[in-house]
Amino acid sequence: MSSRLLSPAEAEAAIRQQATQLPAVHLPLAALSGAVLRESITSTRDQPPFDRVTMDGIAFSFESWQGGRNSFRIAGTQAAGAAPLTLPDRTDCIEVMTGAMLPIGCDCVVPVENIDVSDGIAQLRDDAPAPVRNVNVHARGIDSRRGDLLLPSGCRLGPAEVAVIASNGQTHASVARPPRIVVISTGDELVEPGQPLQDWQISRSNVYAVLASLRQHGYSTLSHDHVPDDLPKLRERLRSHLAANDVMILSGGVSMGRFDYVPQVLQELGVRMIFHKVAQRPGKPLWFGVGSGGQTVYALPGNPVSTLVCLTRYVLPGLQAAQGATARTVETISLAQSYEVKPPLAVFLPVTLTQSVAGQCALPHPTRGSGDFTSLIGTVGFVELPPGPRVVMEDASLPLYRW
Ligand SMILES: Nc1nc2c(c(=O)[nH]1)N[C@H]1C(S)=C(S)[C@@H](COP(=O)(O)OP(=O)(O)OC[C@H]3O[C@@H](n4cnc5c(N)ncnc54)[C@H](O)[C@@H]3O)O[C@H]1N2
Ligand code: MOO
Ligand SMILES: [Mg+2]
Repeated sequence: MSSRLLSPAEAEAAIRQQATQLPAVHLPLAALSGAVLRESITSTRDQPPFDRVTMDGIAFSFESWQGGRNSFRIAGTQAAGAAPLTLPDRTDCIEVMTGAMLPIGCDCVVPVENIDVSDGIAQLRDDAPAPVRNVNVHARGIDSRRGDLLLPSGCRLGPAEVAVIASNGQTHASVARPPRIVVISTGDELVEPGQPLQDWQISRSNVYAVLASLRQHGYSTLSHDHVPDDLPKLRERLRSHLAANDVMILSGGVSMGRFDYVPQVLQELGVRMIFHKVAQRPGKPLWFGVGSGGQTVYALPGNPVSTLVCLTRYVLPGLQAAQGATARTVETISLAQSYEVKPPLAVFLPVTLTQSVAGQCALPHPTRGSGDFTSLIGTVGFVELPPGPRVVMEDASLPLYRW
């Protein structure tokens, strides 16, 4: 590898290319949220599958109303979930419920608020809007037709997509196996939150930030551990975590310190380094590799802002790639005020969102360095600024990465 550091785009491309594909599994509907589809879903029925009544009221023949009739004998009741009734006579109507099939012979539904009923006769109220043909009817097949492609392979399943699969009558779908992810903090200074702290110790916060992000993005097969800066312990614990997981996310121990053992241990354990260091701030010492069993290993710099930024910029897209997800277009935004980039590195600048005359834009919310994670509170994510020295003007369109 040349000595030139990769740019963030090059590092992301290397991760997408090298991230090992997870196998496909069949999961039940209730377990699909957040998974990536590995089959395409074709509609087995028209949607809606029948002319669906959309208001509780009465259904009748529009022509009959057009011919001057505004009161109808109620000939029956059409409930949701019942086979369709047939209008016996053009002078009749049928009481209908939302979700019912439109009775045969009817093409007009008037809501119950717009009628008066007495002695089994429904009278249209004078102050009600005039009926319209096919009004309050969700026509069969108008949303999609049988045989239509509803969801392509590679699509990420959120609530709407899961509803579409369920409404297609499927109990399961073929998706990428949810990755087993272990999150590991390293460092002798770290203490479990809630445990007594010496003045020189700090609470182990990165792991919980990483877990919160992963859960927010739909990952639930998660575990975590802490390993001190100790070579034999690192070897032993990382070996066992590699054997049990698809993805390993480490924080700390990847820079130039005497006790930054992580890259060395990973390579001893047969994890092939794809890159170490990216031309970015924060998070320059990011390390990425692939284990001999195909495990994807992200060793994130330990400073808390670096950990979260690298997780968002690289690990989340890498996890998506490993599941076979179609790459998303990155959201772009402009700045509320110009911003000076000093280092010859890409800069990840935390932002809040604000409204300007030109629309929504990003307000810089810089931290006091990559140890200052309290400054991230209230930010939506960060924008990526090109390497300096330069002034990035307000009108520049910048990629926005949300936490
Ligand atoms: N001589 C150099 N020193 C450093 C360089 C460099 O290029 N030359 N790079 C700096 C940069 S940039 C970063 S980022 C850090 C990366 O450090 P490590 O990945 O080796 O992480 P540690 O040394 O273990 O810790 C750094 C910092 O972060 C705190 N930390 C670590 N883990 C956690 C955690 N789970 N929760 C909360 N805080 C954590 C740790 O206490 C340290 O303060 O290296 C610079 N140095
Ligand atoms: O760039 Mo390092 O990520 O702390 O500042
Ligand atoms: Mg270090």
